[in-house]
Amino acid sequence: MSQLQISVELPVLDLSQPVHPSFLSTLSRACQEWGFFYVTNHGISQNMFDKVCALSKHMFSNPSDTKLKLGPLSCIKTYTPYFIASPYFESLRVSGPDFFASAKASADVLFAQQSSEFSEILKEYGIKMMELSKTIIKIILMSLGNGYERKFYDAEFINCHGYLRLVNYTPPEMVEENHVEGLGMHTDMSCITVVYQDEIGGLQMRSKDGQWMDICPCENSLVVNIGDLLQAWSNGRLRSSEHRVVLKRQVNRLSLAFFWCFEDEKVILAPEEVVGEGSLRIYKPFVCLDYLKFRESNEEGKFERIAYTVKDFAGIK
Ligand SMILES: O=C(O)CCC(=O)C(=O)O
Ligand SMILES: [Fe+2]
Repeated sequence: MSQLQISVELPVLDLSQPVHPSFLSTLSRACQEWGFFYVTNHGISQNMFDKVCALSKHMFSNPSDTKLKLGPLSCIKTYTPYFIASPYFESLRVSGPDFFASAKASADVLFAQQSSEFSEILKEYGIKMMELSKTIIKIILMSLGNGYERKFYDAEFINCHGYLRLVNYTPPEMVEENHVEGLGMHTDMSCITVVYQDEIGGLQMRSKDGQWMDICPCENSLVVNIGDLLQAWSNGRLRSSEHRVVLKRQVNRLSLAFFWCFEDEKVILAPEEVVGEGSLRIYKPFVCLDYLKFRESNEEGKFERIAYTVKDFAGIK
């Protein structure tokens, strides 16, 4: 991992302010160049993040054999154990729209003592993230064209759904030269992903020419990144961010990644106006679920390798 580190200032979308046209052009440039930006004054309190993190820590502290009851070989399949995405990564998925039911299905298996706190808090967090994702996508649409949020939100994004991944990274005993990949370079299979990372940091994004940049945990701000589905829907005007997580110190790291996605059966095809007159279409239309299956059928494509993306699946050569 010897790539040069560079530093770039990402825009901060402040939801307490009206969106200014000059901000929209900054946002659109960042989404095209990096596929990343921050959002602040998003209405979710630090207390809420602290609660979700404390519950996550407690949940991950269960013994492996208990967690594996939710693993890939179980019928629930909400838990991804170590050595699937990476030797240092484990995660639990909580799916909408009924975040309570999804969290409870996992909690019932994990916790001997029944308490609804885990499921209640994750439900509250999931609902807030759904609302926030809708607000963000409307602003991204505004950045693509005047009035596009009115023109396209209801027509294209109304059936989007979300799921949350609670992620725990446990670094190896020795962290040499402060660089161990906790999660290899990948793009997300979402429209957008809204990420809370704890104070440890370690999220990095890759520039178009292959340089890595730290996405620092920024107080009161969440990280938003563009996923493959929005890259295809926008005919490449929004870039699906290439990112990874590096573990720099010998401390556990927690993150909460919320994936907001098109419904499985949606046919993804960039509208004519979004493609723009005189521009060529660069993706064939495809069914969302077919792409997810394509990524999942390539074991390595799931998390690790940039080799399998929406370009490989639907790109017009
Ligand atoms: O842990 C993080 O900060 C990001 C996780 C991530 O990129 C993912 O789960 O897709
Ligand atoms: Fe990701």
